[in-house]
Amino acid sequence: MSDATAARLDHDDPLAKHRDLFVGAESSLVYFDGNSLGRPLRVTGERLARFVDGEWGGRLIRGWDERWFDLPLAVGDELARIVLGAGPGQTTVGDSTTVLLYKAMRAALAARPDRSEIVLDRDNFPTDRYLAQGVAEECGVRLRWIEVDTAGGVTAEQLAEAVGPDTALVLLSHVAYRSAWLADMGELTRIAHDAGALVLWDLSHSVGSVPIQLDACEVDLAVGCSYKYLNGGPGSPAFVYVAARHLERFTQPVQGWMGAADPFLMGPDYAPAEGIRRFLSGTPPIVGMLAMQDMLALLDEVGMAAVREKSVALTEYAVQVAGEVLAPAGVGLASPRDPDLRGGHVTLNHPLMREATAALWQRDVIPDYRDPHGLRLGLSPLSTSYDEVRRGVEAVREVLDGLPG
Ligand SMILES: Cc1ncc(COP(=O)(O)O)c(C=O)c1O
Ligand SMILES: Nc1c(O)cccc1C(=O)C[C@H](N)C(=O)O
Repeated sequence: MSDATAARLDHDDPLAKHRDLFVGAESSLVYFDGNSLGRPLRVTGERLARFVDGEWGGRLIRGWDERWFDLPLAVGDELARIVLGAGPGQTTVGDSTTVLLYKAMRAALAARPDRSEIVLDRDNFPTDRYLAQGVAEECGVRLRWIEVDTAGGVTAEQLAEAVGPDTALVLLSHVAYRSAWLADMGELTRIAHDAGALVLWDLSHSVGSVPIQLDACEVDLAVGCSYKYLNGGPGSPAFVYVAARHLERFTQPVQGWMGAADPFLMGPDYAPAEGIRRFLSGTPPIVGMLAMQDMLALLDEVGMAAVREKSVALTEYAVQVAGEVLAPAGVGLASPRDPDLRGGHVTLNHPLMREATAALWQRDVIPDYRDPHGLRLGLSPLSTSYDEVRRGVEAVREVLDGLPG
């Protein structure tokens, strides 16, 4: 595949104009890690400065009454409308993904007291698995593990076989962090529901890259991070979605004052707030919510269908160039070949990928490495170019050729 192909693809790309909106996208550095930490938008610097001078510096403590108290829910509603396919009043922002996953798992188990099992897969992200292990111990329930291929993900058949009358909760990732396997959210949710279980989806690797329909899929609970394809910055807060039909009954275990019915009453006993606010615990991280608002505005303008179209085109191109340039050097594809089964990244396997990743970082080509032998190319639909993909894949070949091996 020649440079001319990448140049033509970039030239014909209707979304190419948005690359200039991101800090550093014009540099020669090849960035394949937007699925760990997305680039900042230029306007975010201005927004942060405006916030310090105006809202924080100017309004001081009055900011809470005027805007900040409701901001987690307001940003949650924007997230819901723009990227989650969900109606208002079901999503809030705050905490880390890990903490919200914990709260959501505990909420689900408390809602199914007559059941004693959590179903999850061996290849789910570590924090999800570790939390499930801790929650299982805490609540006296069992874990039922689904074995999956590290290059694949959970299928409908596997889930149907795993769930049963004891299943309280099914915990799944929408896009697998390693393989990029894109789970069939509607089908898997239906299978869990047919067994009487609740479903909790980890959306960290899909939100902002893959269209999501939480309401239409009748999802019960979902959690995701905002620093990958939502470009919220390092440590930006996560979000949680709880379907409206559950909100009256579901409770979570971190009973802080900000999720209480009347925080400023400061009464003797905890009573949960109405609606999704009850999933808050302590003071929400207002500064951390600023950057993601810029990305949400951009995603709203572009539309998730167009974002997905570009994402598929980028991953298809990466698979194609890798097939031409890297397959002859013994590199295999460790992501689904069918783009309908693949999220926004592509994983490539070779026994020397750990060493290759270190050498690539030295050359300003930034993918990441995940065991076993996987080089992940995270392709952010609005900030990655086809030329970047081509240059990056060619650099992988040069580095592999130079390694003793
Ligand atoms: C699927 C998934 N869940 C959770 C996390 C992380 O959780 P936290 O934001 O709490 O570090 C990540 C990435 O770090 C992830 O890929
Ligand atoms: N959250 C991260 C962090 O704080 C440091 C380094 C990487 C991350 C990540 O997001 C890793 C990512 N979730 C993954 O899929 O591997």
